[in-house]
Amino acid sequence: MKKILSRVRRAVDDYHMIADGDRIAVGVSGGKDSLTLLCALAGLRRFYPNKFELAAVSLDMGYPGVSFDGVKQLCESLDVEYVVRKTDIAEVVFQVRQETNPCSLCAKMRRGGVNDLAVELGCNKVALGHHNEDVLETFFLSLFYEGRLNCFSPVTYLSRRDIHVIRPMVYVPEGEIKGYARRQALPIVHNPCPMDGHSRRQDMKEFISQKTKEDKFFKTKIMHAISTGLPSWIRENAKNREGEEQ
Ligand SMILES: Nc1ncnc2c1ncn2[C@@H]1O[C@H](COP(=O)(O)OP(=O)(O)OP(=O)(O)O)[C@@H](O)[C@H]1O
Repeated sequence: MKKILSRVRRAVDDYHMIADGDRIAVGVSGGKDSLTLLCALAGLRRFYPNKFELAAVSLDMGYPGVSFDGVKQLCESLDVEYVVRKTDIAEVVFQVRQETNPCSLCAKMRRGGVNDLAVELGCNKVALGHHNEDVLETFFLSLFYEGRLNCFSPVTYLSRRDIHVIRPMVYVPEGEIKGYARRQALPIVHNPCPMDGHSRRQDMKEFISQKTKEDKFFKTKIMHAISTGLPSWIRENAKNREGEEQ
């Protein structure tokens, strides 16, 4: 956790993610990324100069047989308030709307649900578990499929709900998260999503992995391009920037 924590702290500092008195809702899907984020922020809370509170929120997507009991126990051991909300997102996406691109609607509904829950719990920030490879994959998805230089930002202000979305793990490589989740035996919630592993994102994962085999500095170079080239990632600009997401 030391390595992950130091990368999280660097991102939090670089992008002024946490201010004194913040109350932060961590979006916990039950996957390795958001569980690791929860542990990292609970660790940071102990020594970070700006004092902040944490809550954890999970949206139950409505798949049968999914249990968040292990996450509940983890939250108790970390002394973090935890709320699970039942939703019918899976049914809406796959049965009612029969979406051809279900991932985009699903992500939109999840983001909206997590943000609403955060506001209900009196939080002024929402933390999401996007890691370094998520940044790169999203960048290439935009480039290859939309013809745009774009990626989510480390910090986004949602004016409609008056909350900030922060992504403290943007510097953390997925491999470190996998290792941590395995060593700590984090209570991973099985994701029964039928799209898992079949999305365009998976293609980008494979593309990046191939490029990294050819050039071990590939990811570093692309991260450099993102953090010095995309307006919302340039640190001086990022400080007080206002963005808009769903
Ligand atoms: N059902 C959910 N409830 C609460 N937060 C969620 C939920 N789904 C996603 N999130 C939040 O949004 C982030 C990005 O979602 P995404 O589906 O890309 O997750 P992921 O990359 O598979 O990460 P994880 O390993 O945490 O599932 C997650 O890391 C988490 O913080």
